[in-house]
Amino acid sequence: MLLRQIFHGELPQLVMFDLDGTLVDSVPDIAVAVDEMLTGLNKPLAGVEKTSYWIGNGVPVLVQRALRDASYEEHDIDFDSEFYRDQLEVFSKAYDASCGKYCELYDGVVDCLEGLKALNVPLAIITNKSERFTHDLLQSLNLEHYFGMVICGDTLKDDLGHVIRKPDPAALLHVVDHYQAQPAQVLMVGDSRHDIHAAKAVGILSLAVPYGYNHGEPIEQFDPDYLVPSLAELVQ
Ligand SMILES: O=C(O)COP(=O)(O)O
Ligand SMILES: [Mg+2]
Repeated sequence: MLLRQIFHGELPQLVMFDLDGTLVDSVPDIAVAVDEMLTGLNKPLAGVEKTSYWIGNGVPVLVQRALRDASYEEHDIDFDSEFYRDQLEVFSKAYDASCGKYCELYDGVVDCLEGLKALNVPLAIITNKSERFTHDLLQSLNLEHYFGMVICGDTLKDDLGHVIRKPDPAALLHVVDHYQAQPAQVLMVGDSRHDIHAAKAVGILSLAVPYGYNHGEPIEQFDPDYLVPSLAELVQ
């Protein structure tokens, strides 16, 4: 079993998963909401492919990227501008409606989670997705019960009140501390450079999947410790 090979015959103390692009092919739901926002602005639709390049840094940045692509000026899409905030809400309402509708779990995900559950390995999610959407998505896919902890892109804040998102490793450390695990005995599973960078920053082994969203670039370039075509391989 790959999981035991990684930890020299032992089981890890904790496995942390990214969500979008790792467990769930969520871009169809997100693209519908992006396109609804763009339609309201009389701009061309972005579609699934473009939207998939913009995913990875959370909804606020995704909306900013979509508006920038639609040729809006930087000052219009500043996080504090009224126009940007209005469009963020337009997107969010559209995504409230589409979230969980068209997305699918990737092959091997349920086998992997069931296998890890049978081994009693504690599992957590660390996603840059906002809380507003994450819990609905996990419930609609019947995934929530696998995870002891779910940290979203707006769950934690730093001392200055700024939200903590990957590649900042603080969310990973928060979960590791909660489980009183040793970083060297923990695995981070993800699809993007942000997952790999966050894990590497704190000495956590990383396992990547090649099928998700990494801003259109192959994840191999970011040097994950392991790469598997399907998560089922972890527990087979
Ligand atoms: O919402 C995003 O942009 C990315 O979410 P993820 O961290 O689960 O991949
Ligand atoms: Mg991801």
